[in-house]
Amino acid sequence: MNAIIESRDLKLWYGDHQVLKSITMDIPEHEITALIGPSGCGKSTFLKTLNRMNDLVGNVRITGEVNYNGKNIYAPDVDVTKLRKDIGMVFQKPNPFPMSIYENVAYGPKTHGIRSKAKLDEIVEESLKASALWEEVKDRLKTSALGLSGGQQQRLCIARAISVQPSVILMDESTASLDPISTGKIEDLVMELKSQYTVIMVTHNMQQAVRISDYCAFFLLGELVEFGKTKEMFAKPQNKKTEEYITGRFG
Ligand SMILES: Nc1ncnc2c1ncn2[C@@H]1O[C@H](COP(=O)(O)OP(=O)(O)OP(=O)(O)O)[C@@H](O)[C@H]1O
Repeated sequence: MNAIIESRDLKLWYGDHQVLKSITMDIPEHEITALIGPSGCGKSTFLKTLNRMNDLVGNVRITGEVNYNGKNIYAPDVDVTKLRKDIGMVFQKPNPFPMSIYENVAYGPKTHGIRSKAKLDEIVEESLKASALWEEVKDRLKTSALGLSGGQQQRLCIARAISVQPSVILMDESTASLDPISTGKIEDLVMELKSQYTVIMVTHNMQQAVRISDYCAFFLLGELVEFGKTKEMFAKPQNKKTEEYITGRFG
């Protein structure tokens, strides 16, 4: 296993409240890693530490390291804009910008300096194809993204993440607000994406974790209780608490 991200003794406090307790974990490259655990155990917080989204929250203290391609992302010289380009994020609720479908996807590349119309057209088409949305929207690229269905909007948000050529995509319960058909489409899409990207996803849905993840991390009260291959963890959990959680006995 080649680790693209390594967290080392990572601890995080919101004020006096310690939410992550010494998380040490290697995230394998080109695999799907699911973060599971009961509500409030720190999954989203951990996910956000991986591209420094917690910098945007006041009153946060972080110790330890998160190494991305071998370099600590919390080092003082890190360019956070570049980091968030490399490690993109898709949120729980689809959050397209109130602009056209085309502009939603072109926005990131433009921000990173691409001006050529032909190049932008190409990126928009490729990103929408990669997010399995192109066929549905190719004739209405100039219409508002807000006119798309929730599932389409979420695939647009994935296209937006892909448009800046990240290496890692963080997904925070990105199918939680979708119907089963849209959820299935996103799951298929995520499985296709892993040939090119590393995906780390928070999910409350155990079936989803089993269906699509290669590795699984079980969090409880801010601790990483168990981490391993999903098939092995679900077939033979090493920890009693993991077993209780995945068999639905708590959480
Ligand atoms: N911005 C914040 N300020 C203060 N406390 C926060 C903040 N964000 C999260 N917390 C607290 O940190 C703890 C962990 O929250 P987090 O959202 O990481 O958990 P989670 O496992 O992702 O939960 P869920 O599955 O419900 O989304 C909770 O007690 C939460 O109240």
